[in-house]
Amino acid sequence: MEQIQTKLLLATKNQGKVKEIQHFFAELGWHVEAVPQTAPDVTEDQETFAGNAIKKAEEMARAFHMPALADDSGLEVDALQGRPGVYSARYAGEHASDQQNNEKLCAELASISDGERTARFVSAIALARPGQETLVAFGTLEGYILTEGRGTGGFGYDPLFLLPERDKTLAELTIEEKNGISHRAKALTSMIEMLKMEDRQS
Ligand SMILES: O=P(O)(O)OP(=O)(O)OP(=O)(O)OC[C@H]1O[C@@H](n2cnc3c(O)ncnc32)[C@H](O)[C@@H]1O
Ligand SMILES: [Mg+2]
Repeated sequence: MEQIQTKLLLATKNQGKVKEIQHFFAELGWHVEAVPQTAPDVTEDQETFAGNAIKKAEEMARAFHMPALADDSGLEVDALQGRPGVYSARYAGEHASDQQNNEKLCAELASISDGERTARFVSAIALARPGQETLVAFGTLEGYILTEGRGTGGFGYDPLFLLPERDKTLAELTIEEKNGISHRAKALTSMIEMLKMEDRQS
């Protein structure tokens, strides 16, 4: 764990993820730098979140010669048979903005009734370390898709994602509150558990 803690790269250019993951590690006393925006782009051509997370983490670990942690995540909407899923970032097109993706989601769900708007966020976190086997961990968060966005926090589909038990969207939570329940924080917690287990075995 200590070896990783001193040198770990966040293999993501998504500033929303960077904030959440840095906040998560800050609570453990770790400072984690993200790859520069000029780092090479990784082609996300795998069929699963895990496949893409492993690819992003391993390519960056190789490029920077240090341990790298990547997140591949997305939204699975039941009424859309799990779409946009691994295509969540490019749902409305190759370089679609969050707003364009949210508009497309609203349009596609326009005729879907309240009771059928269930969805979940999924996160796969991969940790690649030079010369060691890559670790993968998962987290999910269940919710509902609203017909209109609410809130200004978070990123991506957060304004449309309602937590029914709180009557709040993810965009209406503070970063502490989101990290207390999110798919990404669950996957990161599970990754830390895997590292602790490795430590105990060595
Ligand atoms: O690949 P990197 O560089 O990490 O950044 P990205 O934005 O392309 O990230 P993904 O390929 O994993 O695509 C995930 C998309 O799913 C959405 N998403 C993932 N986690 C989310 C969250 O916590 N809240 C809202 N939307 C989220 C968001 O729109 C992302 O663009
Ligand atoms: Mg991506």
